[in-house]
Amino acid sequence: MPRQYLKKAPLSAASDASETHATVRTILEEIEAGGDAKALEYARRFDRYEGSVLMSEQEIEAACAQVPAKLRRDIDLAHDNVRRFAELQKSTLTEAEIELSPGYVTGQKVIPVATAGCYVPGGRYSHVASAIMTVTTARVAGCSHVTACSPPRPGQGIAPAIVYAAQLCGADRILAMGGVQGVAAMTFGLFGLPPAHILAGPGNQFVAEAKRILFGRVGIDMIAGPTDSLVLADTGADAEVVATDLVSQAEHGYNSPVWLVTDDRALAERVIARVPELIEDLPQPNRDNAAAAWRDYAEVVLCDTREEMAACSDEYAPEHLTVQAADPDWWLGRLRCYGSLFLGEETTVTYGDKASGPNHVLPTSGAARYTGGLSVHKFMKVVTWQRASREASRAVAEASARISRLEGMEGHARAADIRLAKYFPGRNFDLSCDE
Ligand SMILES: NC(=O)C1=CN([C@@H]2O[C@H](COP(=O)(O)OP(=O)(O)OC[C@H]3O[C@@H](n4cnc5c(N)ncnc54)[C@H](O)[C@@H]3O)[C@@H](O)[C@H]2O)C=CC1
Ligand SMILES: O=C(O)[C@@H](O)CS(=O)(=O)O
Ligand SMILES: [Zn+2]
Repeated sequence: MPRQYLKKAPLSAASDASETHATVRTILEEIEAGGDAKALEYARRFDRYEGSVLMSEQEIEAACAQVPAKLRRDIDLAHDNVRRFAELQKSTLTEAEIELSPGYVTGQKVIPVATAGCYVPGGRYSHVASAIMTVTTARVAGCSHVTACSPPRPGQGIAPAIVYAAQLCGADRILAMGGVQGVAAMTFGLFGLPPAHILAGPGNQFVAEAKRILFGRVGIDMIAGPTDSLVLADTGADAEVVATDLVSQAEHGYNSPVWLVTDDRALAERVIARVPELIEDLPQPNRDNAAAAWRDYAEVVLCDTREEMAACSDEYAPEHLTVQAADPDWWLGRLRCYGSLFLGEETTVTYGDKASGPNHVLPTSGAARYTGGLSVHKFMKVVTWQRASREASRAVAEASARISRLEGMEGHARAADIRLAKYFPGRNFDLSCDE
């Protein structure tokens, strides 16, 4: 039986891409030309915010004081888990050297990116966990300056819990500015900030597009736009848990796809019936977000075998991938494209999103085909070096001179020739590329 769509989505991540691109490009160009004043104008227009943008120490302290002690403890726990996971990842990236031939030594060195700009989304929800994920990771990597930037609420500024998380995790500066103007401020070094050498963090389609356009003049972690999630479920899965998990991620926004891939028609039908009821039970604006996401972006696919389910999942290349099926080790070995994998009913995307440790800033819209999520490695440059004795350089010089001539690059060849002549006076070398 071929793959069957029990629910097919009318829209996909690409649906409004060209309109978003044009809007974002114009805003970036205007802010680059107009500087701080233009960025402030956009903050007024999009976020109806007139307050100060670069938070002072007193403003940060006052915001932190508003965060209840219980919530601080939860943020502390999440920070501790994310930090320790980031430290583990850092330990896997080591400096190394190898003597490729006697006297010719080559190596790799790891250097943190100097300045990081961390975007913390805050339009619809207060993404406290995103502040933890980005700022902590940049700090563990060893960046020397970290800016956290997040949208202010009219008349209030950044949500206090985001400010608490950003300062706990080690942000040097906190900028109350959202969307494209926030990304532009960190990249162009507005408001006295050092220009970011890398931008990290998730955001809506405007934020993701700004990072994509700016990539090149500044590094980016990845395209981490509207959240998407896929659940792989077999006959043994609990339909109520599957439906709840799908709704949990559809609430992100009207354009957050959720997908179910299963080999059990009855399970799929129970989930399709239950999801709208669970959505109806959500508070606003979550209900409208999830209802639109389910209507326009969600898909339910029926497959014959678990191999076909895995192949289907790899084609979606979801940001979050949950397996509620027998034999988790088989899935761990087989699956190839995902941002983060949640094996078994006992874990769930919510844990990874908020507190369990592995980073929640993850590739969306199929980017998991070519990259994983945010890690210390995104904030670190793996650079190489080499050093040689005169004797050791001889074989490489001869080969390089001949390869250069073969390529027609006489200038390159002569940089090798001059060394051979200097280090081995009176010796003859055949440095032509002819037979
Ligand atoms: N991929 C990942 O790892 C994660 C992704 N997310 C995603 O982050 C996003 C958060 O989105 P939001 O709540 O909107 O917060 P946001 O902070 O990303 O965006 C809010 C900003 O969007 C700008 N904006 C709004 N309407 C605009 C318009 N018409 N033109 C230009 N700019 C406009 C405003 O300046 C505002 O400050 C969601 O899509 C969510 O799924 C959240 C967490 C993790
Ligand atoms: O896309 C994501 O990673 C989000 O789901 C994370 S959070 O729910 O916004 O914390
Ligand atoms: Zn989430």
